[in-house]
Amino acid sequence: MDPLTLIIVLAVAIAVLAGAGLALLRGRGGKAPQAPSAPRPGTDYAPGVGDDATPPRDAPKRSVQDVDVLDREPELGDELEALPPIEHPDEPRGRLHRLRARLARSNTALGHGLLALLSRDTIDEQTWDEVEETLLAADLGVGPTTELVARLRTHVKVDGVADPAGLRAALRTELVALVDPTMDRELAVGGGLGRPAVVLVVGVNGTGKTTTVGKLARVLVAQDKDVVLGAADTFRAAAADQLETWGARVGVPTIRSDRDGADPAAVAFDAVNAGIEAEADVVLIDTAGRLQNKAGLMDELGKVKRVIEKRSPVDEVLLVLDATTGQNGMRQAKVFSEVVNITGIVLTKLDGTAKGGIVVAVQRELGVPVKLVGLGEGPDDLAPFDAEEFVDALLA
Ligand SMILES: Nc1nc2c(ncn2[C@@H]2O[C@H](COP(=O)(O)OP(=O)(O)OP(=O)(O)O)[C@@H](O)[C@H]2O)c(=O)[nH]1
Repeated sequence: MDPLTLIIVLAVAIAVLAGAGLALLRGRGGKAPQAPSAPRPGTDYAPGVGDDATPPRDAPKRSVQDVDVLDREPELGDELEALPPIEHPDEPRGRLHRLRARLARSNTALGHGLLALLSRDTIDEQTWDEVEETLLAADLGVGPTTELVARLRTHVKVDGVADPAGLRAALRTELVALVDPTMDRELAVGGGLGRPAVVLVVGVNGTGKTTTVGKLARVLVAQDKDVVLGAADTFRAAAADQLETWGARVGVPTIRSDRDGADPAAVAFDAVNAGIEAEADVVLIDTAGRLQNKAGLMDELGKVKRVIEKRSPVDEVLLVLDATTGQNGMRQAKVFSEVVNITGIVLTKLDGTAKGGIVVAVQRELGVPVKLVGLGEGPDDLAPFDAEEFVDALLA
């Protein structure tokens, strides 16, 4: 074989072998090496809140993955069939009445204590001092305590009320007046806005914020409202999972980020967008609100609110306060109220404290009504607040 023929034969053999090798590699599922390219949102993965971190943040956008849940009916054979059945919570009206035993139990010192003192044969200075101590111990606050004692003294001394039934009635009247039945405690989630109502839930971690958002979603579902949840507490990784679980139980979608530490404002913005597109009634947004310092809090919450407001006004800002934290809770409340315009208070864990007087103290301090109270860890242990029901429970 001459050298030229040899070269041609070798070249053909190498080409045949290379082709066979490539075919074998493909046949095993292997891939020919390719130049790496960045995954494309919307093509390689569903666009999520993380994609929103770059401007323009106010461009209309929708988180396909989440909104889809609202738009389509599950089809036959769909995996959704495997999910547990959706719960239908009870109408929240009258819940405070149902839960009054818990309130009464934890506040025996306040209700029964006061009634016992006022039922003494003679009500002397020593007794009034004890009345005052009981009220202060229940976190009523100095101002309201002084007012209440003065009014009760008037009932006894000036009006001559002396019998237990009369004193009980006087105490009830004065306590109701302090709690203030004239305050508007309606949540701003009514219809007729032509867009979803937006509710921002703020408060220090551990106060029961995420739980409250979950429970509130149930309250709204029980009132036949379509709800979207926004998991803008991106600080604690498990908070979004926790919220999603609450939502799933009542068939409510949760907009969240798949990235820990994502921009909470972006998540809140996506949630509001999703609510608008789905024509939902209410968007409930859980926030982290870490209280490291006031400037940091202002930055975080201020930004969340500003970004939401590019799409929709914020109708309600609910501050969640843990009733067991007493004066510390009051200080937190003050800082939050300086940072955002609080429109309502949710007092949680009232079932576990003898400090029911905090209702009056916090309303006075912030000039904002208590709209909801948490009275247990159960899913339906969040009750719309009512001044008379509350006082009746304390005196039960
Ligand atoms: N007894 C009682 N426990 C409550 C109530 N509300 C919330 N809790 C409990 O308080 C704990 C904290 O609740 P979370 O909702 O996780 O608190 P959070 O403020 O969201 O905390 P982060 O997610 O860390 O921001 C949980 O164990 C709740 O079950 C209530 O009204 N009564």
